[in-house]
Amino acid sequence: MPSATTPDANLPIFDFSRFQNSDQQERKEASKEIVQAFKTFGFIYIINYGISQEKIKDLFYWSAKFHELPDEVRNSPELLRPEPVPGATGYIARGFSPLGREKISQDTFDDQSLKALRQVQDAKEFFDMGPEAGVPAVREPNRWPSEDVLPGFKEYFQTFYTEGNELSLEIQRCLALGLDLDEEFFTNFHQDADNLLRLIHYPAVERKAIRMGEKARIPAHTDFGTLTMLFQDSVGGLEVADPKNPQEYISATPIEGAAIVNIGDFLKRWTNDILKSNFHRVVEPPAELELADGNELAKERYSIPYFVQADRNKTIGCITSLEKNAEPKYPPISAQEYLNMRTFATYKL
Ligand SMILES: O=C(O)CCC(=O)C(=O)O
Ligand SMILES: [Fe+2]
Repeated sequence: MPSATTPDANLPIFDFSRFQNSDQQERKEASKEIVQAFKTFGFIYIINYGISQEKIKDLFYWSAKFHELPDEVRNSPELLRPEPVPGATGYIARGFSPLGREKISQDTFDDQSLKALRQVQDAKEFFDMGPEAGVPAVREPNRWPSEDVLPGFKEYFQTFYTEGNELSLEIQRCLALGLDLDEEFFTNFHQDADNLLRLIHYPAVERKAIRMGEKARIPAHTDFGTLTMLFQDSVGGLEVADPKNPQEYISATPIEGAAIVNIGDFLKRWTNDILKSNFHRVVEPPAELELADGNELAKERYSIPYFVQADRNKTIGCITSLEKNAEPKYPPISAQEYLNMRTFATYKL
């Protein structure tokens, strides 16, 4: 499969097996093309990325199973995500966040502006999980549903979490090769697998409420980690800012067998703004799929982002070797400091 923008997709699609299963020259070429697409769009689709479509189907099966649990179970103290503790220096997401709990914000950190943003609820609910073991300082226990409630859920996600992490390391190797860095350059900063796997459910919602700006699925934002791998169902609604005209958005249509990969702000900063973290949002699904039967409710939607994050205790400085005579655009920062700054703005009440 050639790496190119195809007529049915507005973003480039790459066959990732060209990087994973080829000789060195093909690997290098694929990585260069992928890096070029990330410089332009910040978003790509990948196919043949080494996780079977069966497993991806199971991913959505388990997410639906979780969100079909009665509210009193999802909101029980064992599953509900704890509130941020005032004055805490770190906050790690685990467990269930009901509708309206998170408000995506962009470059807004003061209390008053954050309060104003919160007038429009993000109509999504989600379940977060992270690694099971590792550096104690940055670990929060996962808040698994018990085996009585959802037998097999925990086991499935423990396995998927690891497979997702392995894929993320491969993507990091691809990026490093494409940028002419040592292949393990980025993976050396991602040894703790301190990622976040999120099962998002957007319940059916009145189309009018979204269109009138009374509710949002997810307003325009950039992701803030290293990179995100995103799996979505077939409903649609995800849009990415058009690099040629950033006020306009292009549809990141669901494509069978493809996952989306996008660059986060942390990696943008790290690469001295060479790799792009692009704005994206989730709007109502395309009308032609829905209004035919007079449906005024936007269909429910499931998506599963896997947010990849660097080891909290490691500090990154801008890589200036990617451009001739470049000066660092930002001072060095630790992953912990950076992620705290961003998560606190997102969850402030
Ligand atoms: O639901 C989606 O397709 C995108 C979700 C997203 O952008 C996010 O959670 O950061
Ligand atoms: Fe996002």
